[in-house]
Amino acid sequence: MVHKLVLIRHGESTWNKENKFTGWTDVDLSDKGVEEAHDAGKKLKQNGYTFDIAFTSLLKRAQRTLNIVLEELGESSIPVDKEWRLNERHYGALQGLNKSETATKYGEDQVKIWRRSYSIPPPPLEESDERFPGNDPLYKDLKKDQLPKTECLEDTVARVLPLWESTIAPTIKSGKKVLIAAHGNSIRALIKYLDNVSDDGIVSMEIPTGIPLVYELDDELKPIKSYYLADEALLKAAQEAVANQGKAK
Ligand SMILES: O=C(O)[C@@H](CO)OP(=O)(O)O
Repeated sequence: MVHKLVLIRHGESTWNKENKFTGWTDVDLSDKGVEEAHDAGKKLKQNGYTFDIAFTSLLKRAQRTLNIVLEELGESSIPVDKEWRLNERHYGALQGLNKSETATKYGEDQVKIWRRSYSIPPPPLEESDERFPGNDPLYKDLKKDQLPKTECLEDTVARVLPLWESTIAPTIKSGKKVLIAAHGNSIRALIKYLDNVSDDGIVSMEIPTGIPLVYELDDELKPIKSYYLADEALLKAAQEAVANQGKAK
């Protein structure tokens, strides 16, 4: 049996629009992001996709994207599992800073390392910082060692995978059709695992906002193929735009 899994990064957020490092900051979608989510839902519907269950993060930009997509599909009542493990990668002390200004100050190479290297994290937060998730009641059930002060992609992989293994993979194997609405770097973490991408290879992988990514998986959940539901030129432009956010002006 071929299982179809769909991953979608949230539509453009207000901080994507302002080009700020976001991470666990709980910002909403921009008007364009809302539109992208409607378009994604319509695209999935036109292509005959239906879902039995959805997974998303604890952040409203992903939840809102998911709600809009499900609304377009007429599937607003399917179960939705909200999991902190699907949150965006925590951006540490960079959260709230403008990416381009940060590149002017520290250099584009340094910003590329902070954004895309597999194992070098951005500078960490102090526990007293209001941006530290330990100070947010939303994360009160997390254990102390689960509360990030910063994360590199390797850390994100380490917290996404237990959810994949314990819950998402068994759900797919049981024959359910799964939709995951998440974030650029939590999706990169899943792709790295699914496609067995090398630590160097993942550096150049960019995830566009609001474009469904379909994985066809075999019985062991090994990818047979994967593709975005978008025209190639549009996809390339959207991926380049994400890469360019780290350029100095
Ligand atoms: O700021 C962020 O949290 C992420 C996603 O928007 O950005 P980047 O693409 O720089 O990892």
